[in-house]
Amino acid sequence: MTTIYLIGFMGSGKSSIGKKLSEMMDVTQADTDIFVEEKHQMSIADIFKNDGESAFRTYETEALKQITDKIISTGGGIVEKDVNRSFMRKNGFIIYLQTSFDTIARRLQNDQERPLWQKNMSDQKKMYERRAEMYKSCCDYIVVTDNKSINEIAKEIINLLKC
Ligand SMILES: Nc1ncnc2c1ncn2[C@@H]1O[C@H](COP(=O)(O)OP(=O)(O)O)[C@@H](O)[C@H]1O
Ligand SMILES: O=C(O)C1=C[C@@H](OP(=O)(O)O)[C@@H](O)[C@H](O)C1
Ligand SMILES: [Mg+2]
Repeated sequence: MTTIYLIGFMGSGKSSIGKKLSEMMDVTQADTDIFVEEKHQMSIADIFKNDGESAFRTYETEALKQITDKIISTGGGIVEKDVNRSFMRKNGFIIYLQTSFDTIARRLQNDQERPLWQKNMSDQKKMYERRAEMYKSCCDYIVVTDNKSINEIAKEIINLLKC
């Protein structure tokens, strides 16, 4: 089975849907964030605070290249580096979980774990719009997640993979 990469903005459901796909497809799943946290024995937030975003991006690329699981839930900023986009395009099938900004904001309204999820919505919206183009340009398929449950999205992806 080809490796499936889930990409999309923070809060689009990459981690949750990756886990659900793993259960439903009986294949292993990994999350680049969890891989990085376990390797560096620090939360993502502490890595940003202690080592900085640039170091985190290096750790994230290392994780992407080391993970061998079949379902890979990436961090929302994986597309920021061309080396990551090229690696995923070369090594798997990329599914962009496209979610409206309003839905993201609702899902993350109480989030404390994501250093880049600031409460300044105008800056956040700019990042969202900038990245949307990157997700679209490197994905093989788009799945819209608004108004769908995690289960429904996972089933939609499984049906897509059968084609
Ligand atoms: N389709 C969905 N419907 C409702 N809530 C969702 C959906 N997808 C994700 N969530 C919720 O949004 C939050 C972020 O999900 P997560 O899987 O961590 O996203 P990501 O890994 O893309 O940042 C979690 O609280 C999760 O339960
Ligand atoms: O969008 C981003 O740059 C980030 C998204 C996060 O992952 P999720 O998208 O799973 O929240 C995590 O990698 C880090 O906080 C940076
Ligand atoms: Mg995640």
